[in-house]
Amino acid sequence: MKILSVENIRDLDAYTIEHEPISSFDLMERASKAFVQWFVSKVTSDKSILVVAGTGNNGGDGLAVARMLHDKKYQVKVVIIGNKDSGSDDFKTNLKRLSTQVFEFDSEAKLPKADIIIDAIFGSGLSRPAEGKYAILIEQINESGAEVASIDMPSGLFADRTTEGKSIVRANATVSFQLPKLAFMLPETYEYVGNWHTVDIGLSQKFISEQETSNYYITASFVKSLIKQTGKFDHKGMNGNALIVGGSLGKIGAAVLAAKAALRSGVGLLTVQVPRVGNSILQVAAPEAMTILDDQENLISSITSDGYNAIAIGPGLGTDSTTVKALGNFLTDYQKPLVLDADALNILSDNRVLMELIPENSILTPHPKEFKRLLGESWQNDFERLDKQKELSKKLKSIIILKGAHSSISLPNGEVYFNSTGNEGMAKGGSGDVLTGMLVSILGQGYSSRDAAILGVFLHGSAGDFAKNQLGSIAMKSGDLINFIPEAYAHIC
Ligand SMILES: NC(=O)C1=CN([C@@H]2O[C@H](COP(=O)(O)OP(=O)(O)OC[C@H]3O[C@@H](n4cnc5c(N)ncnc54)[C@H](OP(=O)(O)O)[C@@H]3O)[C@@H](O)[C@H]2O)[C@@H](O)CC1
Ligand SMILES: Nc1ncnc2c1ncn2[C@@H]1O[C@H](COP(=O)(O)OP(=O)(O)O)[C@@H](O)[C@H]1O
Ligand SMILES: [K+]
Repeated sequence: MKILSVENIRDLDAYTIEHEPISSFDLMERASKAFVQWFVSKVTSDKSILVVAGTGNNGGDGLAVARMLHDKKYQVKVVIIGNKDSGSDDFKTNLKRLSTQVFEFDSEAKLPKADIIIDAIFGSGLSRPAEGKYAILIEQINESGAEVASIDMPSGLFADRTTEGKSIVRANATVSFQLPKLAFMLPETYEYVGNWHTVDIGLSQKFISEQETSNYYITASFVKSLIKQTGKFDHKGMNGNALIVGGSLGKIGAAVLAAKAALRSGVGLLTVQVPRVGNSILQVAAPEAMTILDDQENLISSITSDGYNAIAIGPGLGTDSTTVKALGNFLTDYQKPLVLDADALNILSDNRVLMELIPENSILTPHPKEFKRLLGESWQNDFERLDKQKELSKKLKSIIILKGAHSSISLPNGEVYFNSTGNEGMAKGGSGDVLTGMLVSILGQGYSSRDAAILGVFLHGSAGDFAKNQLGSIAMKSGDLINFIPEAYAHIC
């Protein structure tokens, strides 16, 4: 699913009106109806509702929503901010059609009390940070104690660039029209956007397909289209031969988690290279995997490279100087795409000359702290972080998976894919090791690095969602993700 800029969204709106064709008023009706359909599925009609509307088209949506909820017997009050006479045409038409009580915002008075506030002050037309009476109103909404549902955008938040200042509605939920906005993908906006949803309002698919963008939101149907079909006469040689290099004294578990996840993700043969101390642990925990033992008892001192379709290095690896040397020697000779995670990334950050040896099309999987180390600098805000991620991907000619909620997958060509699966129950030690195992397994099966990254990240999050469903986000642990990989595959296939 494409993530479009505000400018593109405006053009999409205009194109749909001209080519469907549909009047702008009827399109607003359709959008408002879609919001109301979502709203009534969440909120019962005994709740009191306050719609807070600006005078642009977002406000117009708010007024139409107020009318529709009133017709459905909800108790609705409306507060308007701004000059009604200079409102948009569709705002004015909707105001005429409204039969509920309408108040004008008075910054000296308190907002009428309500269980739920519907925020329709600004949407994608926000042109500058909210100030003055708008800031006062937004503060009153945030301090009202009511639950807040925003139409299209939390008012005061820019959709596709960073918002200076803090006069932004803090919504519990945001219902966005047709496509998600870039701001929804970034952690610093979560406190404003809350849980977001998109509703289909029939905007032109033709226009959307013709728009250029570098940002995408991963959908299940897209992931499904990437999955290769399996065949009756497949043999294990066709499903790849992968190697995981990792583990050190006290961190063999990381290699075990990666190995088990790899085995559940379809690879034909799996070998794990561990220090000697890890041998029995691995052979017992994952008997389907073969082990190669390092000369050293407690750490990795050399990395083998012969005959594998895909190699992952990092889980539990440690950063001992002997291991640093081993990684350096390995990278000097090896040229196929790698999966690099955890301590492999930390070693690269501390020994920056090695970064030039990363093979093209490798997949690097930093969490935000590892990413900061890898980058060697910080960022002012999440939009800048995203730009820096894109730049680093281009520079390294590799894929970077910046992990978190909506993990972002940046490609060397500048495209970024944001993940749509996963949940806070995955924020536990070892979840990243599971992802690394899945990635090397998928890469080993002959998928391109791009497809392996998208498939792996999506299925990993999906396994997390099944785990949360069954176990709850508190009790689930990273090892549980592995048990739900089959459900993640079954769901998509
Ligand atoms: N996209 C679609 O397909 C569809 C879109 N629809 C809806 O339209 C919404 C976009 O509507 P919109 O373009 O009228 O802009 P909106 O967000 O109402 O605000 C603009 C007004 O606010 C003003 N203003 C801005 N910043 C300000 C500030 N800081 N402080 C004070 N004023 C400020 C600005 O004034 P100006 O910048 O001109 O000075 C202007 O008057 C969209 O989010 C969705 O809800 C659906 O109905 C149908 C399908
Ligand atoms: N709040 C969240 N929502 C969705 N996914 C999450 C969330 N928190 C963590 N994850 C996922 O869990 C994994 C954590 O990886 P990482 O931090 O490397 O863990 P570890 O190093 O302990 O293995 C990542 O894939 C990340 O995307
Ligand atoms: K809004």
